[in-house]
Amino acid sequence: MSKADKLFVNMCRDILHDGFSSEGQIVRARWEDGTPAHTIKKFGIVNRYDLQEEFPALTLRPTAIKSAVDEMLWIWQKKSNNIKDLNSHIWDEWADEDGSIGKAYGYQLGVKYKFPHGEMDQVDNVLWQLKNTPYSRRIMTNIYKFDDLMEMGLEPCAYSMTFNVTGNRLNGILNQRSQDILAANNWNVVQYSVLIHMMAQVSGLKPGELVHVISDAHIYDRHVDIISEMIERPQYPAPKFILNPEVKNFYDFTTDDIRVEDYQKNPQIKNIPIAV
Ligand SMILES: Nc1nc(=O)c2c([nH]1)NC[C@@H]1CN(c3ccc(C(=O)N[C@@H](CCC(=O)O)C(=O)O)cc3)CN21
Ligand SMILES: O=c1ccn([C@H]2C[C@H](O)[C@@H](COP(=O)(O)O)O2)c(=O)[nH]1
Repeated sequence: MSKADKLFVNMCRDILHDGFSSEGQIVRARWEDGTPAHTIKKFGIVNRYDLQEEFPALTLRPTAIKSAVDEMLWIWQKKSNNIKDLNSHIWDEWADEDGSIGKAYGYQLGVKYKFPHGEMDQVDNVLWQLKNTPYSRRIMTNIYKFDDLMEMGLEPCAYSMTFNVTGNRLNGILNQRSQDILAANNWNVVQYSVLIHMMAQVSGLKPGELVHVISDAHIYDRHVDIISEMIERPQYPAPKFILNPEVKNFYDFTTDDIRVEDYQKNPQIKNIPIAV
């Protein structure tokens, strides 16, 4: 059975039974009809996924793996902040009339900085270090740029990756300040698992562990019944994940280079409301 499912179920039970409700507090997020989007939350959840053991896609409901990877590549490879470069519509509500989400995500990863080994952006710095100084303890990215927060459509939620090589394994810690458990938990886990697979492959390493550190892990009020039903569903073994072994340059990967086989899963839950 998928370990990712077990982890998800335990995390949701913990939030639902032992979490803190925001009812009575003033909250920022709203439902489409203007109602405040309240949550039940737990602070400081840490989930570990061993990518050698399985590909951590949920089987409780299908994760749109290709769409998730498309968004990850939009940020990490295209370094774009414009929804015109994205194949899904998940960011539409946060974009301006030109399609821009402001100085967030991909924009920040494209900003160049001076390093001892030259002037380059944060992604190229990670790639350079994984090739040249793989055992460095300084291989990280951070897009929570205070100078630019005022010009972002939404402040970055998944804001920092720390890469660390142990033996020939590439591990990563994803730091996330805020997580919508139903809409995006497995979405983000799958994205950063694939990122580790890709970074490892182009650096001559094997994928190791993804450690997901979530500060505010919340279930929105309109998601409680959906989650309660979802966590009682049957669980299946995790699917197989295959990355095209021919690709040796991170910038050459496309969503066609990923293949997911034997993805046994429960039916999709349609029209999940998203708090804006
Ligand atoms: N409240 C909230 N939750 C989020 O997860 C979220 C935001 N806001 N704001 C910005 C981005 C947009 N994200 C989103 C938005 C929608 C889906 C969504 O509708 N997912 C569908 C599948 C979409 C597809 O197939 O392309 C799902 O069933 O999970 C996922 C992530 C993640 N982020
Ligand atoms: O990759 C993402 C992007 C966004 N989210 C969620 C987390 C929150 O529910 C909202 C953002 O609202 P804030 O008030 O700015 O925290 O979006 C996510 O889970 N994953």
